[in-house]
Amino acid sequence: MTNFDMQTGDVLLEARHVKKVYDKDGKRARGTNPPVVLDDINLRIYAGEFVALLGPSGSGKSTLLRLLAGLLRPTEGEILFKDVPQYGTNPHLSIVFQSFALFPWLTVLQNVELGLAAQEVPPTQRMRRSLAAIDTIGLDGFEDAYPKELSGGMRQRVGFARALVVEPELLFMDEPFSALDVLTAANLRKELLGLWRERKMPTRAIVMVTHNIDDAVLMADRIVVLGANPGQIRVEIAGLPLHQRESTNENYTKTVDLIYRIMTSPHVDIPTLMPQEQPHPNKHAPAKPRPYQALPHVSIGDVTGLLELVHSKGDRDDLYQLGRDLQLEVDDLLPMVDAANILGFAETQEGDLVLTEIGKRFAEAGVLEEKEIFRLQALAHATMIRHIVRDLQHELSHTLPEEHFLSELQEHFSESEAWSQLETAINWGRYAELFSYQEERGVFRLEEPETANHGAA
Ligand SMILES: Nc1ncnc2c1ncn2[C@@H]1O[C@H](COP(=O)(O)OP(=O)(O)OP(=O)(O)O)[C@@H](O)[C@H]1O
Repeated sequence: MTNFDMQTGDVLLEARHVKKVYDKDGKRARGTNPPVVLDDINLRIYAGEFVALLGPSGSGKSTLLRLLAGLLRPTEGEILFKDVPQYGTNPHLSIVFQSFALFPWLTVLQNVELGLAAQEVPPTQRMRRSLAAIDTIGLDGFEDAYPKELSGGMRQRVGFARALVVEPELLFMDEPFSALDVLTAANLRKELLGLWRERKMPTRAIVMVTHNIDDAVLMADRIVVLGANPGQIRVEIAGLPLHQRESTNENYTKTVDLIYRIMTSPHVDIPTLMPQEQPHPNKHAPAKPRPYQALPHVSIGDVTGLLELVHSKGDRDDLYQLGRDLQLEVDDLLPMVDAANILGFAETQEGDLVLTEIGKRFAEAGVLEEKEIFRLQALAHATMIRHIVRDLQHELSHTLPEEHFLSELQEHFSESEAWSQLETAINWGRYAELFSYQEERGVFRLEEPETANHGAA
C-alpha cells in the first residue's frame, strides 16, 4: 500500500470576504433585495488538516462547500487555490455526496473508472488505478457488482473510491454518513480516518460538511461553526488531540457540550458561552445583530413536549442530555429550543435549558390556559405573528392576501424559506387562535379582533 508524504501547514484554499446571494430566486417584490445566504466568510484550509463545517440547517454549509469547490461563484469576495484566484471547478478536488450519486447501470469498477475517463487517463491505467482504489476502500471482490446489489455502506464506499481514484489534493464530503445507519456510518468513518492518518490516500486536506456534532469532534482537527440568517462563521474550535477523541474522554464531552451550547444559543455572543477553562477554542468572530427574527419550524406540540420534559426534571436540564433523552440530533433539537427561547418560555444557560416562570406555568397548564399563555407570548415576542395580527387589524375587512406577508418575508429570506416562514406563522397563529388562513384562496383573517388587540401594535 502506498504511503503518501505530505507537506503540512501550507494554505491550500482560502475564502476571502466571500458573500453569496442566490439572485435568481424566483419572484420578488419590487425594491426588495434577495437574501444574503453567506456573508463575509474568511476561511483558510491548510495542508494536513481535516476541517468540519458544522451549523444548523440553512446556515449555508453546502453553499460554502460548493463555493470552495468552484461549483458556485461568490457574489462578492474571492476563493484562492494556492494563492491563485479560482475560476470554475477546481480540478484538484473530489466531492463525496450524501446521496452516493452512482450510475445504476454501471458496475462498481465502471463507476470508479468514470473519474479517470474524464481526465483522459489511458484505459489500462484507468483499470489498474481503479482496482487499487476499490481495494483500498475495502470493496475487493465487488468490482463487477451493480449498485443495486450493494448495501448503503458499500455504495458510499464506491463513492469514496471514485473520489480518491483521481488522487485529489482536496477531498470534500457533504454529509457523507447521514444516509447510513449508525453502525455502518461508524465503521466507514473509522476506516476513512485510518486511511487518512496512515497517509494511505494522497489527499492533502479534507473538508466535511456535517450537522452531526459527534462526527465533527471525532474526525476534525478544526471545527468551523456557522450561524444562520445570514450564514456566517460564528467560531472556529480546534479539534481534540487524537487520544482524546473517545466519547468516554472528559475533554470530548466538554467539547461536544460547548458546541451544543453554541448551536443552541444562536443569538448569544460567543465569548459569553465559553467556559472558564476552555477546551480548545482558538478564535472567535463577534456575533452580528440579527436583521429579522426567523421562526423556527416546529410544531407547538414539540415545544410543549420539550418544556414538559424539562419541567419534570426540575425546570432545568443539560441540552446534550435532552437531545439524548429525546433521541434527537442537534439539528432537530435546535429549532425546539429556539422556539422556547423566542417565546420566552426558557433560556439557555451554560449548556442547560432553564424554564422561565411563564415557561413553568405553560408546562403545567391545561389545554385552554396553555393556548392563552401561548397567544400572549407569541404576540409579545414573535415578530412575524405580531406583524400579521397588526396588519389584519388595520384592514376594515380584517383579511389580507398571503402576498402581503410574503413580500415582507422575501426581503429577508429566500423564496422557499419565505414560504416556510409563512407556513410556520400560520401553524402558530392558528394554534393561538389569533388568525385563520384559507388555503384555497390564500387569505388570512383575524380570528378574534378584540383578543388580539393588546400588544400587536
Ligand atoms: N440554488 C439555490 N437557489 C436559491 N436559494 C438556495 C439555493 N441553494 C440553497 N439556497 C438557500 O440558501 C440557504 C443555505 O442553504 P444550504 O443548503 O447551503 O444550507 P445548509 O447549511 O447546507 O443546510 P442543510 O443542512 O439543510 O443542507 C437556504 O436558505 C437555501 O434555501
